[in-house]
Amino acid sequence: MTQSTALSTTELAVTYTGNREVEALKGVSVDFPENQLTTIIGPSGCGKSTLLKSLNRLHEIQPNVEITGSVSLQGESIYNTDDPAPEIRRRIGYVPQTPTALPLSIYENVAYGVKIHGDYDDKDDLDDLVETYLRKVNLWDEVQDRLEMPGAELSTGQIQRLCLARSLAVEPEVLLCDEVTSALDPISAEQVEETLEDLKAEYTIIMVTHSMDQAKRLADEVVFLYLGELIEANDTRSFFENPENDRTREFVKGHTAVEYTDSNEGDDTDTDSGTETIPAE
Ligand SMILES: Nc1ncnc2c1ncn2[C@@H]1O[C@H](COP(=O)(O)OP(=O)(O)OP(=O)(O)O)[C@@H](O)[C@H]1O
Repeated sequence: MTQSTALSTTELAVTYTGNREVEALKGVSVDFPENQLTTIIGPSGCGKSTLLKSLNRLHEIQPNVEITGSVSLQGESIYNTDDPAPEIRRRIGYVPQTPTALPLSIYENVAYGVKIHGDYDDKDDLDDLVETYLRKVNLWDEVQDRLEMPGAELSTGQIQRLCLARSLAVEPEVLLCDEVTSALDPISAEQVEETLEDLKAEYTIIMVTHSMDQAKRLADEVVFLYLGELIEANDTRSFFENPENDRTREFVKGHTAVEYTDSNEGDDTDTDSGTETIPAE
């Protein structure tokens, strides 16, 4: 069966043009399959975050960045379009590394983007949406009796799940996650991983991680970057068990702590997880 593509890049190149010019991405062409979880991995500084931010035009909020090539969502360019950037970012949500609650109640944190976009009928409808998305991220049982409490008073792991709920509530087609477990304690990281595991059948998720073990546990597909270039993109089993590229083989060999398993049962969750969140627009 051919897997359909949700998001793709063609010859995507990103250069930072500040004091020191850095070619962070050099002509990356890659397809991200629909309703799969793809991890982007590679050594520090190889361009993982740059690639992720290019996928929903986040670079536009910072100066001195040049982008060439294209990024397409469902076959249509997200750069060469009349759609405003906030609408693109609604369709392609972004969950950053450090979990940050908005200075609002738990309820309002989830309702925030929905209210801005006006995608609800009345208060009952909004209540239902808030419950639906808190349930989706496995947080409802923990917060249902204190929805008016400030979101910032939750634990870091709960805030990360709250951030996921806020991103999902505006019904994105793709969710970009930048090391969303790296700032969390092991138990919270495991809970967020479980949530991502539940979500990945329903959403296209693209996740940067530093953890090979997390990639093995969670990913359907792996994209490996090295010095701004795409070295290999493959399904997770092939990537770890039968890499096509020598550089991938070397990289994987350096991270062989956990064998890849189909079920991924019984693996310990990494402690190298962390995270932040940008308000839905
Ligand atoms: N705003 C910026 N201005 C100048 N150079 C930048 C900027 N952001 C990133 N870079 C450079 O671009 C390259 C890629 O950075 P990027 O953050 O995308 O890598 P990464 O793989 O995500 O790194 P890490 O794993 O350490 O988070 C690095 O050389 C980095 O120093």
